Amino acid sequence: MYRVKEAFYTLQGEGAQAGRAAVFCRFSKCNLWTGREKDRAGAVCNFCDTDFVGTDGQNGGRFETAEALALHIRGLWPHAGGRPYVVCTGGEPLLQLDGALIDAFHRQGLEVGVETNGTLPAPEGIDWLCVSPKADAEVVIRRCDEVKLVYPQPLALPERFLSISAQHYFLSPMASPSAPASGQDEIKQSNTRLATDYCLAHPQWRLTLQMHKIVGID
Ligand SMILES: C[S@@+](CC[C@H](N)C(=O)[O-])C[C@H]1O[C@@H](n2cnc3c(N)ncnc32)[C@H](O)[C@@H]1O
Ligand SMILES: Nc1nc2[nH]cc(C(=O)O)c2c(=O)[nH]1
Ligand code: SF4
Ligand SMILES: [Mg+2]
Repeated sequence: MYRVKEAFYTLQGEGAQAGRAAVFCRFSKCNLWTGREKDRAGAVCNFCDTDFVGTDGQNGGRFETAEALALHIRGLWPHAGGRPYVVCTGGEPLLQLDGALIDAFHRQGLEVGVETNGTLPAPEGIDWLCVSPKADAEVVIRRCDEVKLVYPQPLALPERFLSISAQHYFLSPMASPSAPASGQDEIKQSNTRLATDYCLAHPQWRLTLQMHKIVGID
């Protein structure tokens, strides 16, 4: 059984694939926070900007089989052709994404991207793997396509994550969890400045912005 909070067609807003059309599949549940506000302060990850509780979002639900979920996601790709792309996120997608679902996505012609906190092993066959480390959680994935560190996080200096082998290393300015969907709040602005200064001083790191929030799409 796969539990999905919501699924929607949009543009990838972050990282090296930013600007690319994709169906986002947001899995329910995370291993670093319950998703309930009352638990946020005590959570391992306490800056999350996402609601991943339950299965009640747009196109969300419970799917008994990998085939059923893959068909559902493929049905949200609104074109006959192109190279359909699914981005598995959450919550923490690696609590649920398994080899059977990756195979089912591939049988539907979908390329498979994953956004993960990196604390759980990744199954084989993922086409694009993004690891976003959290300061107080051990990263077990040692190799991926991109590292995307939300910045700044106390005690998570970017240098610490260069031992993860990747093609790209990004800093993503931390947004306040309750910020409006569009525009930049003051906290975000000062975090963007901090991330910019870090990238200027350490050119191995590149700046990425949450483009979807600027544009005002999901
Ligand atoms: C909601 S998470 C879901 C996937 C996975 N659990 C993870 O943390 O990578 C998706 C992406 O949003 C980022 N993110 C979460 N809260 C954020 C915030 N307040 N500001 C900027 N990025 C944030 C995460 O670091 C991750 O890269
Ligand atoms: N457009 C868009 N791009 C994204 N990239 C990562 C997202 C996520 O929540 O995982 C996300 C998201 O929620 N929307
Ligand atoms: S950012 Fe990712 S790891 Fe952190 S609480 Fe949200 S879903 Fe979980
Ligand atoms: Mg998001």
